[in-house]
Amino acid sequence: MWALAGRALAPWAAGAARLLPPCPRHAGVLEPGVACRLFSAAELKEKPDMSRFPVEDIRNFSIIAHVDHGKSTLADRLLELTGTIDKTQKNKQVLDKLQVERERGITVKAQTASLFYSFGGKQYLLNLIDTPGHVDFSYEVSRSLSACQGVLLVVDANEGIQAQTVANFFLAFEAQLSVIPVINKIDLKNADPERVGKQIEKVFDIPSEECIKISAKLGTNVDSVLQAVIERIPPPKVHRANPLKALVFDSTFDQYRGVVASIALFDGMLSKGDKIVSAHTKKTYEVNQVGILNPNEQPTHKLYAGQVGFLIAGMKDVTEAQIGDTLYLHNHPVEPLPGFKSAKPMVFAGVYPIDQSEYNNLKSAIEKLTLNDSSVTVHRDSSLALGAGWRLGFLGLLHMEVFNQRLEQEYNASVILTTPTVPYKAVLSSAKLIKEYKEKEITIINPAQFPDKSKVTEYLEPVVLGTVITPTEYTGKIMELCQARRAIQKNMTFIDENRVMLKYLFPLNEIVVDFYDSLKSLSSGYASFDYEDAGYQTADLIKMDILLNGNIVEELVTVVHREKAYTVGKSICERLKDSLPRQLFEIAVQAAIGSKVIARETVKAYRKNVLAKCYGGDITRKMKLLKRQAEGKKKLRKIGNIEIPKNAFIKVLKTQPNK
Ligand SMILES: Nc1nc2c(ncn2[C@@H]2O[C@H](COP(=O)(O)OP(=O)(O)OP(=O)(O)O)[C@@H](O)[C@H]2O)c(=O)[nH]1
Repeated sequence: MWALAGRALAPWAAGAARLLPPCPRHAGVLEPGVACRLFSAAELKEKPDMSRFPVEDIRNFSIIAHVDHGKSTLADRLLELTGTIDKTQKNKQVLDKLQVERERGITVKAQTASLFYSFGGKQYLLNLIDTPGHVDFSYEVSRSLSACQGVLLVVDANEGIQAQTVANFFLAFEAQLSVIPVINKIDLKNADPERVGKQIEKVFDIPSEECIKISAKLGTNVDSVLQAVIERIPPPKVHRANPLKALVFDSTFDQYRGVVASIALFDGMLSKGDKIVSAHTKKTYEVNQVGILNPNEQPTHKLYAGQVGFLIAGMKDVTEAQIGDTLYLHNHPVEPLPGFKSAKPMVFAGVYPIDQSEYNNLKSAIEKLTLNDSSVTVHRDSSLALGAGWRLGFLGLLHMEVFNQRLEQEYNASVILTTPTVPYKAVLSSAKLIKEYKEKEITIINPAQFPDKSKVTEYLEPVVLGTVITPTEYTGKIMELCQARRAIQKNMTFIDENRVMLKYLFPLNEIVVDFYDSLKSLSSGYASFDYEDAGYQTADLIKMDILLNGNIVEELVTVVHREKAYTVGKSICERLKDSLPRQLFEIAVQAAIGSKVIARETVKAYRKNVLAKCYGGDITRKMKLLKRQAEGKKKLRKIGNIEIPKNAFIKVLKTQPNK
């Protein structure tokens, strides 16, 4: 741009005066000190020269917060303020690109954007990563943090510190990142930024004067956030003179171009045409394209250490671009970066094609989607009733639903999901089983394979340390709820005179399905919840079957705590009764432990005549209705002679009793 304007780039590039020449595109439009788009359209077409940004002028940061505290809205304002996107009313959560994110109004994937910002006579490259807030996607947050030196910790000025604020703060704190507290939504009528500032000081030991008070919605004071990013977050510690060392921190699969990897350069530089090697597979590739995300892909000539961008290098197989892999130059091997701890699945569910002829399509869809969502674990599985399929591990139920929705929306794949189960363990006593499994302590991720008590010394169930933050008036009710979920209280602290933080040790299976919903409903939406893994404890567990007219429904086999067997069994039968369409004959819905039936419901016989309302003889309308009925049948699963709509399973699972 400066060259076009008849100015030389040299003084800036040489790091001499570092004076910022006026930007011809924005001169007179933006206020001094505020940003402008650094590169002209012509330069962007020609590919921007990223060597303009020496390491000391780069800042890599994430936005972290509790759900809905305004991360994506703040990201929109930062993109606008830096001229990365034009200012329009339509900019709503621009970085939430997935259909599932737009429909649910939540972020599920971290997204990167490179921003150019002029401040104090210098031009900076700011790499921003917007992260999800919900606990089920915290793996995205921890991965994003590995490419950053600092975070913006956004807290709602009305709601104050919530459970995920605490969890995300500690992720950043443990990664030794600079934390900039940002109190958002100060425009709200009930906003109390002073109170929230005091909470931040008390809980995180950050002086309240360090909090930046903004309204991301209205754009109030957002420029101070950018200035704080420059002043309070250090540049990355990297060495450009060393050979290339790049971390793959995310990747997606593109039908035409193969794998598109998001990379952070820790050392060296990378250009089109370079020969690179994956430390994981040792395969060599030639780089076809490198670039930055601005926020869409913007090819560049090179990327330099300290920068974050994307890479396309002819990786055609989804297994070739592992998240956490290190890339280096051919003939210049380096010590690989530590990568990421693999995600620890909290719930497992069986996933099967509705029709076995769809098996291969579903296999390819799952492979591509797990490349983009590496927190899902995949094991092949098969069942007599459902055929060949997989047992997938998820970080929670919302994660499972989102994955299922993405399979349908992005890959047009329709699946049957079985009852989610937490990973139980059993210490075996049967010599035969020990020989079969080749170990004494086994993890059971499929309830159908739950070993009988006679072959086991003890069962173990996973436990988590849960944090509940609530206004004090709901404390009593919440304690009752936690007790009913077999939880043991560990701690209780007041974060101010109106709010309390409770810590409980929960059996994971007690919270995984509906604890969050129960907590929200009894606190009128004010309490929040987060949890972290806390190992295993001994438990009295049994396997429960659900039967329809005497046939076991494999999707609904579940493992329960003995104390809860009756309540859970009864509730599943009731829910199943409500979600099964009536059929030509009566259906007995039963819950059984071994051969003992512990609960029963009956669905009365009935026939749905879709033509009932079709008086007269409009034959095309009749044909249409019959065709629709036939299509609907494809979405049914047959057990014996009983037809079950596939969404009936999810309905049953989602509405377990308030145990
Ligand atoms: N009044 C007001 N509302 C805001 C402000 N910032 C965000 N919001 C609203 O808060 C809601 C949540 O905002 P998001 O930006 O989606 O929150 P988020 O933290 O990205 O949400 P997740 O990604 O789902 O965790 C939206 O309805 C925003 O319009 C603000 O400064 N003032």
